[in-house]
Amino acid sequence: MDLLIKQQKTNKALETIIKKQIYSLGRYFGTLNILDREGKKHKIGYTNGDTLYEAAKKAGLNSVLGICGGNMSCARCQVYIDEKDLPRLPPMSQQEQDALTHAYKPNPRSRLACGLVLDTNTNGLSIDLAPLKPKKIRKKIQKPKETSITITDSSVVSYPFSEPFLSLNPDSLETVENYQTVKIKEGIHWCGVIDWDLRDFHGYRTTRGGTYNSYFIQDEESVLIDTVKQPFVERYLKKVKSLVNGDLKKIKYLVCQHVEMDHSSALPSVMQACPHLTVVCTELCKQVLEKHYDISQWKFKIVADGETLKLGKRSLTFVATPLVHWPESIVTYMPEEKILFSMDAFGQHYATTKRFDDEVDFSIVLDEMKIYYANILMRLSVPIKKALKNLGTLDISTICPSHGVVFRQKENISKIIEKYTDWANFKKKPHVILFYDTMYKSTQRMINEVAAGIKEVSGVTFDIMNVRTNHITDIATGALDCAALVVGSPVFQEHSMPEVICALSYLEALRPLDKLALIVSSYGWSQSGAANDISRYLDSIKAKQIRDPIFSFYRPTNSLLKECRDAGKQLALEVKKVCNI
Ligand SMILES: Cc1cc2nc3c(=O)[nH]c(=O)nc-3n(C[C@H](O)[C@H](O)[C@H](O)COP(=O)(O)O)c2cc1C
Repeated sequence: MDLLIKQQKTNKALETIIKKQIYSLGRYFGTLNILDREGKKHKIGYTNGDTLYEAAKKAGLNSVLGICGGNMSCARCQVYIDEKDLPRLPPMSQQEQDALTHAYKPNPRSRLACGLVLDTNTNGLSIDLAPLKPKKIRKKIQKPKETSITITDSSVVSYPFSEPFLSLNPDSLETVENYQTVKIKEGIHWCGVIDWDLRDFHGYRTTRGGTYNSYFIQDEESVLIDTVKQPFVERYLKKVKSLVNGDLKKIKYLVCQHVEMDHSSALPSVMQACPHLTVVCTELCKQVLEKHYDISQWKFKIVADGETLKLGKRSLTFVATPLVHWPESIVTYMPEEKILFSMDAFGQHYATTKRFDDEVDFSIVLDEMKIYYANILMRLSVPIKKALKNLGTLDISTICPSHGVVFRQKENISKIIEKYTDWANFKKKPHVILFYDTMYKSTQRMINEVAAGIKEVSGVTFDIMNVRTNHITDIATGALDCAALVVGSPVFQEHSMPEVICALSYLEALRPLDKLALIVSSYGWSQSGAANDISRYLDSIKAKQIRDPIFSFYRPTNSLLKECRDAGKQLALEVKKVCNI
């Protein structure tokens, strides 16, 4: 025991000497004094430009880290800065301010570790980790009685669902697609499923259906990458079996890149059919899996960011891409074949019997990829930029996403990376999206006149969308890369029409940032009722209104319509300026 204590003291002394040497060599820019949630004090070093989050991660102070991977989203890395140190902090970005609004017990001394960039002024800061919200103790819920159904050659898979759900199982209908797998390269197959009926994906419209892609890699140690949505599990297992001559034991690993249920909900049934499988995932992914399924009987191999798994002739390297699309998301790279299994990145909801980019009309793929990006990933531009930077170092000849077609054409791969880069940077087109609601067409007439004004300026285009006949999916997709938004609503019970608010609330969540904007509104007796509502949302996405809202007292007069037309022209000219044309 004495020896152990002596050893620990020696280690401590050594650590102090090394740290002193590092500081003296100028490796660190400054130090910080951190008080953790257990009341323990830590002194850590940092380099210029690190965020507090990055500095804490490098110092192994994991209690600072949240669950979103340092992407200003979960607000669990909230810290309180000593009052006297507040004046020397760099200002908060809009994203940090937004994220702090859902932190636990924020106060005027609050910052997010992932938002606070350290520099000369921050040397010697005193920082306390903010408390985390206490966990609620949940009552144990009685599990539903399991129902078993038979799949092929008497393998039994249990579903924790009731009969009515099973009757909707698409696998009750045998189709030729049930067995179809597609060779990507020698020993690498697509074994996903096509969901022809998919028309709604958590609220956004998927008019072309979708696919849930899973991939099989045959090697000395064979692997499945991800699974599919639960109702398709029977079809999926048939496909997988067809790739291993019916012997599922030939597969050793199942890589789980992302827990969202469209990729993982078949996992419990797959693990029941193949209990020998080892699930390969990150520690965070395992924690998220545990929140969804009973994983107590599953075998795991936990991998870290950058770790490589040897399969035999080939290998897989895992790259963490937090918040593209969930905190635990990773992508997987196979250097020997230059394949990137890109998870949700570059995904498109597009049901087709074709599996490759060169077999379909590529403009449809780009359209669907834009819809997917706008409605799922637009808000996540910061982590997407980080991921693109990391992936930029890889030599890629094939991209296998988790939805839609596989990319194997060099020019298409360059194109989709270029598109993602433009979208993540909010590159703007000289295009205007006008959306509105109307009861008796006064607001509609105002919108049409604004559009007529835009039309007078060459090089600027527009789309007009009545919120009753156009889905929020299309408004968000248009908002992704347009330069300006025009919003119209009559005053209705002293407010904006609810469908307009619905579209604005969707945009507020997705955050198409820094647009030019114009509001038009017809009213009867409370002029600014609708415009005040609309302005609040536009301010929240940092839209810049080019002039005061245009109000029409009931039906618009000719002179008011002219004002609308002039405003449309003014807007189009400003659009040209921001687009540098
Ligand atoms: C159900 C209903 C509620 C209304 N509520 C208000 C109101 O609270 N304040 C107001 O200024 N005008 C109100 N109005 C009047 C309208 O805003 C006005 O008629 C306007 O011109 C309608 O524009 P639209 O033709 O684009 O629908 C209301 C009208 C209706 C039919």
